[in-house]
Amino acid sequence: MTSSNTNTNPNVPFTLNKYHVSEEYGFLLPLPRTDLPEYYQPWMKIARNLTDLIESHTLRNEVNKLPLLDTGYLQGHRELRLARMALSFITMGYVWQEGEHGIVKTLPRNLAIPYCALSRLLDLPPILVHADGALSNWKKKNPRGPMEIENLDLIVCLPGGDSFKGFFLVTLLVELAAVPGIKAMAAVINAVLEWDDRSLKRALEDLASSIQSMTEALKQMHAHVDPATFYGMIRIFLSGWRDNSSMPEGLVYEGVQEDPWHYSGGSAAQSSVLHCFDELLGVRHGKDSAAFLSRMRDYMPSSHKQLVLDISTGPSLRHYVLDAGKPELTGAFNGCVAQLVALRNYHIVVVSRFITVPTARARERRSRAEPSAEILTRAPSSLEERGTGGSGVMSFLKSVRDTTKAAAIPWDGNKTPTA
Ligand code: HEM
Repeated sequence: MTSSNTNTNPNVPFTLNKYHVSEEYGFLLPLPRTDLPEYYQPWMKIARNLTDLIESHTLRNEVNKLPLLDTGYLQGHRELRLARMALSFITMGYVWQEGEHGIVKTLPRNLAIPYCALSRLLDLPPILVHADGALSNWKKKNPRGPMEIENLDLIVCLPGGDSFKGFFLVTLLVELAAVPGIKAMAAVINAVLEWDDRSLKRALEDLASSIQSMTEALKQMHAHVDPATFYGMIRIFLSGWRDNSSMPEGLVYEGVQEDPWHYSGGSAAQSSVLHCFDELLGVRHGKDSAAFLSRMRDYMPSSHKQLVLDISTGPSLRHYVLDAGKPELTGAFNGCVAQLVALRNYHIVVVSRFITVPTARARERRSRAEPSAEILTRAPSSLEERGTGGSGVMSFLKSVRDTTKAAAIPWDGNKTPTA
């Protein structure tokens, strides 16, 4: 393929703007609002005090006393996102206030009605999603300071103290590390559309380097999150009412619908980043994993989900690289695949430390019937084998890692690569 200077393709340039993806913040909501107008203070007052209200077992009482507020006075996307995020967090606290044995079956109308109205407006399901907890729940301590963990804070928290903050802020840093990769992805698509091999190689190298930075950012989880606190305290508040044996009947949203609804809990599997990179590189996951990941797309903001879909139906990078038969393009393509495998391998290490090892410890303690107040044994047993998104954890993650490996283009160094 040769470089073309005259662009006659109507799809060029491919841009991220129409998908509400920012050049600076990627999928993060840029500079989220941190407060709502006076009328909505009853929501914000509860949202700001969730940890105390849950620990004193008074959150449900406070929510039951809430006035039924009209969502019609909220203005603009950022205000809607903050209002929805506050109600998402309040909902998780309300459902899980008493742990897995004291759950409620109904979300009261004064919470359920505005929450479902906002969720419909934003085209998101009425449960806490990655786009609430990680993408729109952040502020800078010093507005002129850097996007570094020391200068970042959450707007709304649940129990778990510094570990809760650490969990969402490190997740945010992983999203931020993906920003150059998201831009490189657009450059890759444009280079393929324009048959510009030199730009394509450079963009693929940028993408690989961004995925590597995501792995580096993920490593910070160990410094900022305590595994026992994550396992025994935080995880339950992120879990949902689908594929969860603690809530087999789902949740009734009073005043919205009489039958219960079933929704998966919050998970970074709902982040659009790896969905985009997988589609770009032509990673094809096995049937069950693909079905789970495809369901997770319904928990993304609709414009981000649209981006994933448009990449999946766009020109095939993989075929382009195969047809070109150039070692430098195949090498750059395989470099991206290798970094994606490394990221998924490291994620498995993290999951092992934060879920598998604490699960084994908690089981051991329970089997010895130790009268221990240790945080681990407070963990919900229904989540032992499952992620908060509801997946069977390790087999899923390993299958996804292995199908990523299989996306590399075989290359013996002499002849044309084989499909
Ligand atoms: C303590 C930290 C973490 C734990 C314990 C954890 C756990 C899990 C679990 C259990 C799953 C399976 C899906 C589910 O049921 O939820 C999952 C999937 C996933 N997680 Fe994490 N996760 C952590 C941090 C992160 C971070 C920071 C990211 C990146 C933003 C991330 C990205 C993903 C992705 C993309 C998937 C879908 C599988 C894949 O595409 O490889 N995770 N995670």
